[in-house]
Amino acid sequence: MVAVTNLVLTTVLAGLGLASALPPKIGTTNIGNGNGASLDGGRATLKQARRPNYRFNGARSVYRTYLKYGVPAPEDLIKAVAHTDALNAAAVKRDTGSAAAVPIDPRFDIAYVTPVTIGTPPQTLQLDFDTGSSDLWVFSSHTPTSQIRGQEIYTPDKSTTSKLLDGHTWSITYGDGSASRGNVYTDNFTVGGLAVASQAIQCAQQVSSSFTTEESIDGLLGLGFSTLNTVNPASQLTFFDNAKSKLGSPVFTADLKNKQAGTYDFGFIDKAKYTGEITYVPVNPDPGYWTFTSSGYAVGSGNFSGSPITGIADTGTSLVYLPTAIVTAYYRQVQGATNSRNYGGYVFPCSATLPPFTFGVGETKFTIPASYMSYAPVTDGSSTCFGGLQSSSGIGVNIWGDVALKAAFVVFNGANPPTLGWATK
Ligand SMILES: O=C(c1ccc(-c2ccco2)nc1O)N(Cc1ccccn1)C1CC1
Repeated sequence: MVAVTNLVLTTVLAGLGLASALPPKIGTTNIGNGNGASLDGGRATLKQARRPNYRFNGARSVYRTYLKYGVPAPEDLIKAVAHTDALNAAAVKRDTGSAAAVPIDPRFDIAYVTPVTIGTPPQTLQLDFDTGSSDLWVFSSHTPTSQIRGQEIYTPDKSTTSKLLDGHTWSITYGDGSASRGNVYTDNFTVGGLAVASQAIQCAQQVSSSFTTEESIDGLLGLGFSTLNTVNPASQLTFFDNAKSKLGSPVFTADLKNKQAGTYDFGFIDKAKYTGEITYVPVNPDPGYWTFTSSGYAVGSGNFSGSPITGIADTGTSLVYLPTAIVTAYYRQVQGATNSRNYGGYVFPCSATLPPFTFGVGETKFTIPASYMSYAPVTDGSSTCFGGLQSSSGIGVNIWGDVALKAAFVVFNGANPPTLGWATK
């Protein structure tokens, strides 16, 4: 009986495409092939398991019936099976992208830029990928030449696939006081081999001086939630939101590095880029930042304080901005540190010895090395240095900027609900 059952089971499973090699002996209580099947006293109960990415192919189902009864399948049925398989293969989501995040100044990690292409033929620009905002804007042929100083520009009129988004405008002001505004086109857009057709490209008609003087940044690519996008009258989707439907997994990862190029990956998590396990924590997507709660901090080798810190993971902000109590506790350990009104934050002698700074995500601890905590001389050649940790009291939100992100491998998981994954590296 058991032998026949085995044969019946295999045929049924094979017919449903769920066949998994049944073990040689099934007299035990648990068939043990992990699909939740159970067996007792000659009866079998099989839990149906969905096959990920399985795509029904009617022609193949008919084809199997011909096989089952030993009837040769007609030529056009065999062609239909191949045709439907090809369509299914194309539909399976598996696009990915991977691109370098290059520091704009090899001496300091002020910001990172990543090459992108826009239009047909492709125009290459270097954009600052910013998880703290959600506008994709570029220096363009619409930007006054007086406001351009060496930046690459996007010229929609030179692209055969550009389309003006008639009547749409945008305007954004960033926390450091910088700002830009302009009109909007859609065009083909790629990042590291990942392509999006008709991506909203916000063309600058006005940029503030800090953008003009930053000649290595040709624009920003917002990777915050699309709710933050400033295009009027209809807000636009970010590149990530547009690309999600093509990605095997709705994620992008940031592997930023100290004074060297890192990478942004889209659609996959590269195990070679981190050590240990990834700790995932909840994200609050309102009002549009990657907001999460850190489980606490420690200064140098001091005690870990388990007080939660809610803040945002922001690749577009250079420094870490935390509550004043934490910042003063840190600089109390730095000889000669002061909170300078002149320089707008905590400064110290560049020769000072700095403690590392540790922050928690769940049970995992991330230590920002002392070398990351000295950001840069306050002015070129000065012996006074600006701290990588500053107070968030004037901002209204705690910000885990590049100084912190460089100490981790970070997964921005755009599933529903979204989460953030953190791993050491
Ligand atoms: O720069 C921004 C920022 C980004 C986007 C927008 C915005 C306005 C409308 C849509 O997006 N507003 C910001 O202000 N920071 C970082 C920050 C703030 C203050 C000081 C330094 N860094 C936002 C993430 C917190």
